[in-house]
Amino acid sequence: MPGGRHVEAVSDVRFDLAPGQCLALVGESGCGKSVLASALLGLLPGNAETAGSARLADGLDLLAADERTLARTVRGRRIGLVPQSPAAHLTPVRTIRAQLEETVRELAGVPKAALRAAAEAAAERAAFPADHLDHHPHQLSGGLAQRAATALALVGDAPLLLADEPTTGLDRDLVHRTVDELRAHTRDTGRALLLITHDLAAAERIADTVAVMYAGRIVELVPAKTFFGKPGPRHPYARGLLDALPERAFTPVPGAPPELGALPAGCAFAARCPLPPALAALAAPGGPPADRDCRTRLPLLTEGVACHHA
Ligand SMILES: Nc1ncnc2c1ncn2[C@@H]1O[C@H](COP(=O)(O)OP(=O)(O)OP(=O)(O)O)[C@@H](O)[C@H]1O
Ligand code: NI
Repeated sequence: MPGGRHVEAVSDVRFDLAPGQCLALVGESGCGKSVLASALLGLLPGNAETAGSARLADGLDLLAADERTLARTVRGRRIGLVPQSPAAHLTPVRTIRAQLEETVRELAGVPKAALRAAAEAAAERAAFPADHLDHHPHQLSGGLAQRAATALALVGDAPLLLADEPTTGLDRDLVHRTVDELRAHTRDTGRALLLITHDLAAAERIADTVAVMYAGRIVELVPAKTFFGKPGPRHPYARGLLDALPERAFTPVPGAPPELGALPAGCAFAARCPLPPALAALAAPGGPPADRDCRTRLPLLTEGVACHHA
């Protein structure tokens, strides 16, 4: 960062994603979801550092791969990306049809005579209306640009699809249609889907596993059935996210996440957590405060949850 400042945007993340499975990565704005996706695709800014490994099934370590490998064999081919800001990823001076035809030709090797039909089929898969194919990106609404980006991401039939907020700007029906399409694209064909989303309803619809991120760390990694059903998640932040849903308590998690450059010593969620006050009341007289660990020790993900008191 400018001024030599160093920020750990994502730390200690570890998960597996099997063929046919969907992992939903959820968490508030700024918690590191997109940075994680960018790291997997080698799309972080040049001054960013990564450590560790991220292996595809064929053994390729994405964090160790060089730019040439990533550009020629990974992006679009082994990993499809639905980017968070589709407008920024579409080429402004070319129509959606031209971009789809080019991508179909490059990634699917479709011959010239079949390009038009293949591009139209690709658009249809993402519910992109055929009568808008000859538009330029700036002529599209946010929702249509989103669908164009999704159509482009599906073309390469990559074994892993990374979808970063693929339903932003879509109305409820289209959210369902889009996530169902992404799901069908993966489950029915043995592909894997990493879905980054704020939309817990979308996650509930299609995820097998939910990873909850807070301040750059996964604080809970749990089967979706457990997360959305009984007994529900164990991390107080994960429970807070669910309670914020309109169909549940509709109570937002109070406060805001800490600055990544100024994380507290212990649990990053402690300042917003409903547990410490409750624990304080239970502390033995004269003994250490019951929330001492929360304030001094970083909770690591153990058996699916990173909380000293879950
Ligand atoms: N290029 C960058 N330089 C410095 N900091 C960055 C950069 N990109 C992201 N960050 C920081 O990394 C953190 C994580 O950002 P990220 O975009 O991954 O969040 P997110 O979870 O995807 O949020 P949203 O839901 O809003 O998309 C943020 O606090 C952001 O300030
Ligand atoms: Ni993001």
